[in-house]
Amino acid sequence: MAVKLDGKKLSQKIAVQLQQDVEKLKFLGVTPKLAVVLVGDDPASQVYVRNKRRMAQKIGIETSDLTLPAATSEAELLQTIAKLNQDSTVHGILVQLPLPPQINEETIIQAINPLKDVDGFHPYNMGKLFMGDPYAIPCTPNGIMQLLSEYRISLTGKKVVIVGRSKIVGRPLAALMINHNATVTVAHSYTKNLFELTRRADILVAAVGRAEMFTQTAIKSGAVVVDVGINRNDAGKLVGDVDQMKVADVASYLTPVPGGVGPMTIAMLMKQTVKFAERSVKGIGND
Ligand SMILES: NC(=O)C1=CN([C@@H]2O[C@H](COP(=O)(O)OP(=O)(O)OC[C@H]3O[C@@H](n4cnc5c(N)ncnc54)[C@H](OP(=O)(O)O)[C@@H]3O)[C@@H](O)[C@H]2O)C=CC1
Ligand SMILES: Nc1nc(=O)c2c([nH]1)NC[C@@H]1CN(c3ccc(C(=O)N[C@@H](CCC(=O)O)C(=O)O)cc3)C=[N+]21
Repeated sequence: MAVKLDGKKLSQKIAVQLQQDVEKLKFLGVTPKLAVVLVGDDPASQVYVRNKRRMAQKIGIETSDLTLPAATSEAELLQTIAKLNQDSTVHGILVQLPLPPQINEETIIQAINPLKDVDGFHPYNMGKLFMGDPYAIPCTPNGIMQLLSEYRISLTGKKVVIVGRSKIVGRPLAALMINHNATVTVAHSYTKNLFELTRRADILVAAVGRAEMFTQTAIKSGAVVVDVGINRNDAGKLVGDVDQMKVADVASYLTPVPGGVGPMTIAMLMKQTVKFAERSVKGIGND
């Protein structure tokens, strides 16, 4: 039976540490502030926004949630971002993805001041990450790394297979894992004989967005399995990309859904915001 990689528990531990860091900052007269921009009403994004708000409140981070209508133009969104870039009380800016089709994602990401880019998606930050010298690390990949480290799972020399090549998960995670001496293969929808590949992985990361597509036949006995997927199954229940019941019998470690990668993503977002606020105090970050 696989050991559960408990992201909920670790995220709560991180929240306690962050509470103390925020108290120190407040003593110095700075309250970390995160601005979240949501365009439209993507249901997954709404869940994320709600959970973020809750954890920020607990830690003492100020949040400002800007919800814009689905018909917002690219120019209007650019104006909103320009204001947040200029606002010296705002330390972190996050624009929720996906954006509606009339808005070009790359244009928006590039408009965010890289020093306030809590997601780490700006080309400057992605470039730094791929060069092995990150400034801001994307939250979901960072959360996965912290979770593996908490359970003393080393990456050095391991064969890792990441399924999914998105900018939120697959690509930045590949960079981080390379930086930590893993041998990384990134699979996607054009990959041939996918399960033959995944069966060779010491560590498998499933980040596809297809309910329970990985069963025990896709996994090597004793592998570490990280389930990033957040999907609703036919019964409306929240499930991952991994068939948890079946895979728990063959894996050595497994992240649950919910309670695995999701809470870690939020914890890393909070951590990044606090870090940016600290950098602004030291004068090397924002202003
Ligand atoms: N827990 C958390 O904190 C987070 C969870 N998520 C969840 O993770 C999942 C993935 O998210 P995201 O990365 O944004 O998704 P995207 O839709 O951006 O990317 C999905 C990736 O999976 C690949 N893919 C699709 N179908 C297959 C297939 N049959 N075989 C192999 N590869 C396939 C796609 O390939 P191609 O590139 O060729 O199209 C693509 O690279 C979603 O369920 C999302 O909700 C996302 C972010 C954070
Ligand atoms: N710019 C941007 N950055 C992102 O990081 C980003 C994004 N856009 N768009 C949407 C995806 C999705 N995502 C999630 C984060 C946390 C949970 C989460 O909190 N999950 C919990 C709770 C689920 C629940 O409440 O039922 C869990 O898995 O336990 C889910 C999904 C971040 N994303």
